[in-house]
Amino acid sequence: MTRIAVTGAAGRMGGRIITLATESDQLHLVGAVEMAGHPKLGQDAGHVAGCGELGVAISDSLEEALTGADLLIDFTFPQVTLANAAVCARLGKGMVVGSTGFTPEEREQLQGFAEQIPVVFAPNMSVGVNVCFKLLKEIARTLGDGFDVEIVELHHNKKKDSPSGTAVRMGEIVAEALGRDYNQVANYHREGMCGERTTEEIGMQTVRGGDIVGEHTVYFIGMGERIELTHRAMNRDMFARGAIRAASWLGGKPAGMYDMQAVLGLDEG
Ligand SMILES: NC(=O)C1=CN([C@@H]2O[C@H](COP(=O)(O)OP(=O)(O)OC[C@H]3O[C@@H](n4cnc5c(N)ncnc54)[C@H](O)[C@@H]3O)[C@@H](O)[C@H]2O)C=CC1
Ligand SMILES: O=C(O)C1=N[C@H](C(=O)O)C[C@H](O)C1
Repeated sequence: MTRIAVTGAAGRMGGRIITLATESDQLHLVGAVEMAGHPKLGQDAGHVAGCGELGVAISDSLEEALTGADLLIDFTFPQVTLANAAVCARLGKGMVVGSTGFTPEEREQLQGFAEQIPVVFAPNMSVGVNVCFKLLKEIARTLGDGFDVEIVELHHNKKKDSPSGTAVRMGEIVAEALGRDYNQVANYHREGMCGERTTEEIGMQTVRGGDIVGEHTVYFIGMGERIELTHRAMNRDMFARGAIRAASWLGGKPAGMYDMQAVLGLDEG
């Protein structure tokens, strides 16, 4: 049994992780954290998540919530995650990190903490998206340079980071498979007389609105034909189940940075 604490306990993802963890026979919730001043502080995490009383009050103290926990599941925001990683590293607790929107410098900081503790870090914990990651590598390698690559993602109007962490990872995978530097070829903006499309660039388009959970399409556009690889999330449960699977998998692993490909065994072969 892996004992977990959850940060962002009153958030969209925190609530689903807490609810679905109660259905897991491998995880046990012992701590729940929200930001200082949050109106749900002191309330039962299960009540807030809508799954009934769990006997775990939401606290603003991560140290307190980690007492008796083996690891932390963190779906918050990069700066919060990094502050939490410092606490986890000091206390020797592992982490499952789903937060997105990290700058390259922030990613490096997280990598530094992963030298001290085991961390699963993935912008998308669904099985489907991770299979898409694997397929994308294969498609890009097989097609080579003759197809223009464009990525379009759609999310709800509360999302703070753009493009999504998943879209960025998709771009990175395709760029790497084609021998390109993602940071050089990603094109986030076209406006006015910006000229013809280059063959190298990977266009990234973002749509925000309503309650869209998350949709990603990668277009490989050739002459007279195109391939579209689309993943649509219907709700947040498969992200939460992925986080739960990652937490169960992480127990006993040595310090290091792991991704969902490793958790799901998709990095083999
Ligand atoms: N990796 C994946 O599979 C997925 C990742 N995400 C990412 O997870 C993150 C959270 O997404 P949502 O749950 O939709 O956002 P949200 O805004 O609903 O939840 C974030 C929660 O973190 C809390 N928070 C802020 N500061 C805190 C602190 N210092 N300590 C504890 N809690 C704090 C907020 O009060 C809020 O309740 C985003 O970065 C999003 O992109 C979302 C879905 C899937
Ligand atoms: O903020 C969200 O909601 C989501 N964020 C992740 C991302 O940025 O890729 C994953 C998912 O698409 C939902």
